[in-house]
Amino acid sequence: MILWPRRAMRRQADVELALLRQVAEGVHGIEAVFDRNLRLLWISPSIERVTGLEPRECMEAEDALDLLVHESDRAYCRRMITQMVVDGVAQDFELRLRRRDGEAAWVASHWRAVPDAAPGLAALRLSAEDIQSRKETEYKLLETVTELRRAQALREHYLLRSNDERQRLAALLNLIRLGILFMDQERRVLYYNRAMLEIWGYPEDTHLIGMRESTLQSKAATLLEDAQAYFAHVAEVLDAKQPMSDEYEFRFADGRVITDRSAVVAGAGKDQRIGRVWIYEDVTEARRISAQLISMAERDPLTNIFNRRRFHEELERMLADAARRGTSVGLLGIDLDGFKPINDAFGHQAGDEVLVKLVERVGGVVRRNEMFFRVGGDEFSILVPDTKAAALAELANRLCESIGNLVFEFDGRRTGVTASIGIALFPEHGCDEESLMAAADEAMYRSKAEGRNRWSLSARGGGESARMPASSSDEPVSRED
Ligand SMILES: Nc1nc2c(ncn2[C@@H]2O[C@H](COP(=O)(O)OP(=O)(O)OP(=O)(O)O)[C@@H](O)[C@H]2O)c(=O)[nH]1
Repeated sequence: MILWPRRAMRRQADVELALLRQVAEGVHGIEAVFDRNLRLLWISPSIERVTGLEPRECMEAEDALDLLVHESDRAYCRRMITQMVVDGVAQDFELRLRRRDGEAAWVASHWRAVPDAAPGLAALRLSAEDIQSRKETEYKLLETVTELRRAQALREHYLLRSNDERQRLAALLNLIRLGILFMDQERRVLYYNRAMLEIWGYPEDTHLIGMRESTLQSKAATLLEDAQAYFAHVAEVLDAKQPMSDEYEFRFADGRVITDRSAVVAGAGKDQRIGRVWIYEDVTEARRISAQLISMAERDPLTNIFNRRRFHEELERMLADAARRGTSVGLLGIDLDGFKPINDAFGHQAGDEVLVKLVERVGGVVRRNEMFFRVGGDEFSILVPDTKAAALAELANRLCESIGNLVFEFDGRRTGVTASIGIALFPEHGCDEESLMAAADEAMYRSKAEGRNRWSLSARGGGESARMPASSSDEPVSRED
């Protein structure tokens, strides 16, 4: 009577134990029990699914933790378990188990103390679930985030660099003397440099960004010498749609001379245009210097009339023109009589004065289409297009008269000069530069030989000469009226 219930109870307990074992061995997650020395007492078969290790070899291992936990997390895992043994507080943490192939398998581990009937800690229980796929997703996410961060950092780096580049470019563009203006496709101001403001006469703090071309033009209208012509030029450039415009010169009302050029700004895409750039250059000084150089090259510095060099150019041009049109060219070669004695008697400066005054006087005698040159010390020439011998003789008469009538006073003594003139006509007396000049020279020497203060027509066409009346060529230095 007494034994039966005990046997029955034992059978009942065996059944329950078998059931519990079945449940424990069938759990999906990993279950394990360690004694307080971390010796593995039992581990569920699910360990094989996660790590490839059989429960038996785990339990036979001298140090199950060494076998089961991946070396990266081993020290950490031991630290956490020791902490739990010390304070009895459960620990939940993620760790990597070591698979048979050496790879890591992530699990979420939960460590609990299992109290024994006796006081104190009897065993440690580990429950762990496989979180490998979650970890992989997390890794991928992390990788994506890292990639994004790297891309962001790169973008910021390039942005910084492009800002630096822009600053450098702006500094450079502000230093150069060319005015630069960028317009966008909608014809609004996109960028301009300091020189552009200076050239267009805007104050330094003027704000033009975003301004329409029409507003810009209305601002400029009063500054330009011929605003309508300039705007017509701009319209022509824009209409022509040429990639690059030719240089255009225009003037401001204050006398400055400016040139502009314009080019289409191409975008990154094929055939894409993102606007237009205008370049302005103040060429006032350059134009002044080149005019000065031209003047120096072709004018006589004492009298400021054209020199021998320009004489040859004009003679060549007039002869070519006359030959083409079948017209004539008259050449007057003028040599002063008695000029040297003035130099000798009153000095070189007095001679200079005579030359300057004489040029002034002759300048009033020649007509607009007649060109007057100083071709030597006291030698001059006049070129007359489309003329006749009679007209040239009449001009020579006027010249002899006006030169002969000039009176100078140096050191209280009156003096003057006369002129000997030789006349030659193209094509009668010479059909090219050389022969025409030789003909005029020959006629001029004849005037000298025949008594000076006269003109002679080239003998190559028959010859003719005339002496001027009432002249003092016999007494060149001192003239007492
Ligand atoms: N003051 C001055 N004298 C000059 C200049 N160029 C040349 N001469 C002088 O002009 C003179 C020209 O000489 P000539 O043609 O023999 O002088 P001329 O007395 O007119 O002689 P004829 O032609 O024979 O009448 C020389 O004494 C030169 O030194 C100049 O720019 N200024």
